[in-house]
Amino acid sequence: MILESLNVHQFRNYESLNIHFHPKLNIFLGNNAQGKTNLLEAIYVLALAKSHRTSKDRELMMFDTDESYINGIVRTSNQSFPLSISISKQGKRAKVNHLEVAKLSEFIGHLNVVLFAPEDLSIVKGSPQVRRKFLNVECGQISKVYLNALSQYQKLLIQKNHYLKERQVDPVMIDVLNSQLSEHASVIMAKRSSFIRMIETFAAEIHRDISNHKEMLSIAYNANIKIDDNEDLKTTIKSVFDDYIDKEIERMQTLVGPHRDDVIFFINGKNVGTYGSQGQQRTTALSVKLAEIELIYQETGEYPILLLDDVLSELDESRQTMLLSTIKNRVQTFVTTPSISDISHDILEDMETFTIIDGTVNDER
Ligand SMILES: Nc1ncnc2c1ncn2[C@@H]1O[C@H](COP(=O)(O)OP(=O)(O)OP(=O)(O)O)[C@@H](O)[C@H]1O
Repeated sequence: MILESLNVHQFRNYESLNIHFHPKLNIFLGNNAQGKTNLLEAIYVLALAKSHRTSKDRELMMFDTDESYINGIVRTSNQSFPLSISISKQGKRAKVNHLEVAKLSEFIGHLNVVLFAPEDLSIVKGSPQVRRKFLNVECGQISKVYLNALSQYQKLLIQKNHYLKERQVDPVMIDVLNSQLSEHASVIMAKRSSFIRMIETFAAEIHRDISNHKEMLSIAYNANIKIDDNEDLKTTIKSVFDDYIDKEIERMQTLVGPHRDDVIFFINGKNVGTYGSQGQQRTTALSVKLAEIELIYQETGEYPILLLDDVLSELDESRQTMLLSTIKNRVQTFVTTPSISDISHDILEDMETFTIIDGTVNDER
């Protein structure tokens, strides 16, 4: 799929912007703090109805304004349609093909993105939270069922944690909440498990190529509640929740569940986070990102768009070349960079450069 154009109003430091994109490569070039990442963020919000940098929507609205919107035209292999999202103090409203959606989860999935930012290089070494965010964003883009289960689970979890903090906690009430939580947890965990199996297949192949067949990458789902393929997931989860009721009442918080899941990466059987070199950790992150592109293609029949936020300079020439061979002519790509010299010359063929200065864009076509 391709994002043909973007129209932004009062978003971050953009008062107003109308821009047409190149179908292959778009470079957002500019000095620090001019608005390169803001532009990438606008595309991300149009895809996922939320920012990758903040959970506070009011930060997205231009200073001293109270409404912001982002419109875009998306072209897939068989259709072209507008997407729009507006952000105000009252919340977010989104439209697909001019029709307002009742829930934002219905909006997600019309423009698929893979974002690769410097923080992603820490997917292996960073906190489990980073990996859970990765699971949620990726599973959510390919499965509405996952998105719904996640949103219900998170709401119930807040409710349960609130309740656990009250002075008089009734275990019967906790049991009711646990039954509902286990229902959604079973969906989340089943989807995460199959997603990791699929992404592992693609990432292992990519990693093998990058490492000249020297390294075998494997990825394990380190579920907080151990699951067995032969058991009924919901029943297993519920019985683990039951086992923890007393402890949770004592500690006043939910101690088990998919909100504590993790993912572990291995190279040749050794944990990359613990034993891997920095280079191996970077290659693993790159392999996983490239695998996401292939996985979205397999699941949706369309390649996602790729957002590279200041990450090319972090990759050496051979990793940039690997990235290039995966995306070439297939994946519309948006790159932010302070300097074109950071980018391998092989990549800079068929493209358009947009120079960003203080929230304005100069198209150098
Ligand atoms: N809500 C907002 N309203 C207006 N301006 C904003 C808002 N949020 C951020 N900015 C401004 O946007 C600018 C930062 O933009 P951005 O993060 O896109 O920088 P960048 O061009 O990617 O720079 P770098 O190369 O340093 O990452 C800052 O000047 C900041 O003050």
